[in-house]
Amino acid sequence: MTSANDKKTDANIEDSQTDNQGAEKQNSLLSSIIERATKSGLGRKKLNPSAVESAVAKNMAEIHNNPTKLRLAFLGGGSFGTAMANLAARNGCDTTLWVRNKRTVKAMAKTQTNKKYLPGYKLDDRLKYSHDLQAAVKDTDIIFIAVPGLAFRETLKSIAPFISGQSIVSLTKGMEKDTFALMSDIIKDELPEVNFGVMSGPNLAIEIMKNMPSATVIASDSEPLRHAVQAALHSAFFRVFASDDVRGVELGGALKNIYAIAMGMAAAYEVGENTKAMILTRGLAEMSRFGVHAGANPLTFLGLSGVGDLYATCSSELSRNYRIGNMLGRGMTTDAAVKKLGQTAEGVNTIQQVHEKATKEGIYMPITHALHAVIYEDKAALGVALHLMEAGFRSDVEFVMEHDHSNAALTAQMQTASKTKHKKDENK
Ligand SMILES: NC(=O)C1=CN([C@@H]2O[C@H](COP(=O)(O)OP(=O)(O)OC[C@H]3O[C@@H](n4cnc5c(N)ncnc54)[C@H](O)[C@@H]3O)[C@@H](O)[C@H]2O)C=CC1
Ligand SMILES: O=C(CO)COP(=O)(O)O
Repeated sequence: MTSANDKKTDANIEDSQTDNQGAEKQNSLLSSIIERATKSGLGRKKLNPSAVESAVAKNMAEIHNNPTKLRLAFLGGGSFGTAMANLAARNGCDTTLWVRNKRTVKAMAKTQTNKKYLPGYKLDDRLKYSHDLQAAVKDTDIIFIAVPGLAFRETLKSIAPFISGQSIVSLTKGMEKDTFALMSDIIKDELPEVNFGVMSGPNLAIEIMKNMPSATVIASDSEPLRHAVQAALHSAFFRVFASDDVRGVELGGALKNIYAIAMGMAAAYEVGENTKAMILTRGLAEMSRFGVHAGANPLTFLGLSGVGDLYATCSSELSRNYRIGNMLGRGMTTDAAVKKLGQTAEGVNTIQQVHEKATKEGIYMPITHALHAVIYEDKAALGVALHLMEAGFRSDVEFVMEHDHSNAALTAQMQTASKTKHKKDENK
């Protein structure tokens, strides 16, 4: 049971944006679910997904009976587009999931499941399906896009003729090939008048389908859009936080895929916890260094879309990027690993884009360069990893202590000394 004091504490830790009527409803919703779960014994045992599901559905119906019904389209019938569309439909929003393949649409409507990407998970029966793009996006309030990064521009071009005031939210965590454009850049390019946002966070689709509590971040310059996305998707099991650092939130989602690949690879070598912690935190250092260079706020990387998503994808085999890294670590070629995965793993392309950008602009990204050497230069993973350990002295958190240039000078001296020693050893 939740006491009045507990409720007060809960309310105190809510951020100011959720400190409104909606937040109170959410709090009482959560309390009532916990109360019911405790009464029925669910609190002591493993959660029973169908009992939880019906509790959520009942309460969500209450919340969403009054506010204006949001009309939403989700483009992309992979695991994430489907999981998010399902959340919105379950929250009572008028939701259509657009999938490009007519046969898939028919099968989804008939079975109310996404057999290929989320097999075994029943979708909300209010969710609508369409393969007609115009019909799916016309007369909607928000269009969420969850196609792979490489298909994002063509998707925007296809919906451009049907845009008449809808907002766009990117769910994609990729980068365009060769242009280094993020999805928000592509939106600004293709649809400069449109109000937009990006959503990113530790959101493994299967866990969301299982009602495992999760949180995400909607970043936009538009406050009404941030609120609308919170209203559409926020629930007792899915919290939607807000940010105005579009660059930082979007880069967090795209860059963490690089380090998930590194971690999957490291796991193949059965590394210890110290090594994992080192990869995670040095990965975070690279992400924030790159982010600052691209105009992001470094503190954003401490949030859900930065360290949160980095942690989730670096510790789970549910992450496709992690799985790609693991297969590479076991000696598979990149082509074979990508084929075996059969789903989107944005990190493979992101490594190439970030490697090129960092090389061109002199940004220090040793883990990214090392992965590039393995994936695109055919170097052996173990040798590359060992070489990484030979890098010179660096500061820990750069935004606390400026990188000390005397370290750089000392490192150069040490490297010369080490090379001379190697040469001497070879000549012995
Ligand atoms: N799966 C997850 O847990 C999460 C994925 N994301 C991001 O969401 C984006 C989509 O990922 P997933 O749904 O997981 O991918 P997925 O591999 O499960 O599915 C991709 C979907 O996009 C469709 N597609 C591909 N090219 C297309 C095109 N040209 N036009 C229309 N549809 C096209 C495919 O048919 C498929 O339905 C990625 O950027 C990913 O990083 C973000 C958060 C979580
Ligand atoms: O971004 C994700 C979870 O937040 C999904 O990660 P993968 O694309 O590696 O599966």
